[in-house]
Amino acid sequence: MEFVDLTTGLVLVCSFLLSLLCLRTWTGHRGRPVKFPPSPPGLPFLGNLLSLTREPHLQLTAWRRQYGDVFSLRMGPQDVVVVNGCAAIKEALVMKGAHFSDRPALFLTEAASASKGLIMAKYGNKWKSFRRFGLSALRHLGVGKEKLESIIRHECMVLVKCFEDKDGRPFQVSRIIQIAVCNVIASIVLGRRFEPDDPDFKEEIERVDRTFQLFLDAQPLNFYPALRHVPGFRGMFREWMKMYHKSGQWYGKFIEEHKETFDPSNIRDLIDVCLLEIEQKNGSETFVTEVTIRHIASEFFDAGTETTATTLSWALLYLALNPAWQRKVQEELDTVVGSNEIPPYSRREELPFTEATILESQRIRTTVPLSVPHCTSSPTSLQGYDIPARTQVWVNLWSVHMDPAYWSHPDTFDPSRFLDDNGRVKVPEAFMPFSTGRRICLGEQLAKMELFLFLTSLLQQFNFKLPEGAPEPDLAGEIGATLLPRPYNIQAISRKK
Ligand code: HEM
Repeated sequence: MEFVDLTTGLVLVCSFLLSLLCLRTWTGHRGRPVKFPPSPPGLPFLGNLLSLTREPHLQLTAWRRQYGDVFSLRMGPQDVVVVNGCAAIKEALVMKGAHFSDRPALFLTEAASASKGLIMAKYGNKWKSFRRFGLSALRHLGVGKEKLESIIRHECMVLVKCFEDKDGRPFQVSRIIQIAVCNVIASIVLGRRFEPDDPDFKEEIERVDRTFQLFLDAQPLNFYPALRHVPGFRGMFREWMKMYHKSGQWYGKFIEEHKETFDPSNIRDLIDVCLLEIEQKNGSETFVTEVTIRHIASEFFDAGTETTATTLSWALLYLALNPAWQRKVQEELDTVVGSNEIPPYSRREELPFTEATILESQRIRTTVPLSVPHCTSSPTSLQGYDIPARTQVWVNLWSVHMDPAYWSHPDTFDPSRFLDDNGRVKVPEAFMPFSTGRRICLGEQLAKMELFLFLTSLLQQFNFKLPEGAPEPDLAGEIGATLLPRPYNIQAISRKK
């Protein structure tokens, strides 16, 4: 009798929960306009949530072939609209930028107060001022000028020395490059650089790595926050929050040090630019507070290191796999600038093979394949479909760079596709590694400068090759918020010997 009661009880509880979920899903669907983008079939309650765990950029691009440039997904209780291909992305982010430039309030980023920063800021006046401030701070600190170039050059020389020390032996490049790129950002943000074995610096680099990985792995929490109580997700959520607090402490320490030595007539770095803003505005009419400084500082580290370092790691891998093209770039460098000094960024137009190599590396392995999530700020339409306000929107940049309508044999590494008949660099409209529209990457200029200087300095000094008998490297990569190459070994053989 007791057993029957228990079973009945369980059935009743399950039926109740099921009805609740059905009701929730049904009310979710009910809010959709009639002309809502089509969606692939999904599981009851979960929708398409489980279909996107491993290689979301490939799955979404495959669905594009089936459902068209604009389709939707049911992610548990929420709809997400996915925008693919050059035309639809331009329509959304450029032509209808006023409707598609907001950010969704994701559970994970909200928990880490990320909407107080710039990347996840709601689209509106505060974001506009924030962005203007970020751009002017970067200009002030020398982006596009000799001042910053000399900081990057210094890191290039340290990196070259690091590669020299390997003496032609195979080694993994990713972490070494990451340290160099991270030190550029450290100079900009904190006014100092770090030795690679500094334990706090190592911890910060690891935090950036994990943040990018967790952003994808813990994504179901954004749709079902209650999962944070379920083993597995609970660990991820705790780790996410722990990292957030740790990075707050790390930047907090630097802000305190800066306050003690602050001199408005000698602005050393981004933290000083922020302190100056607070002092000049005397607390009124500015959104910059000590809390925002922490967010800006950590966002520059997050957005500015993994992305640039990843692009460089892919570039070296593809060059090692394409020795004939590598030689071409080196001959160009030898002829135009020689090997004694790193070419100034202002001479990049004289180096079309080098430029084309950077562009092709950014195309063939899009660093941020699904960009940063957007969201509609008002009811709108796209490619004939109606989309309600506050719908999360994913921008599939991978689908643009792998689109055979724009790129012949998109899987082939061929930098010459970026050269016109006169050998000059041409950039087709379907090239958008930094996204496009109002939320286009704030660090684009800085990243371009770094990519150029790091790559030229390395190719001037070394021939890159994969070790004899090494297994074919995996070119699929590993996806988090960025698409990383899986760890690979490379040999940097000095060209001077
Ligand atoms: C190769 C290197 C880089 C790539 C591929 C890249 C790519 C991107 C992409 C795809 C976005 C999202 C744009 C959108 O939402 O539509 C973005 C946003 C952003 N990036 Fe980058 N990025 C790079 C380097 C940097 C650097 C060096 C910095 C700063 C120091 C930076 C700072 C930012 C910021 C602050 C945003 C948010 C802009 C906003 O929401 O208004 N990025 N980036």
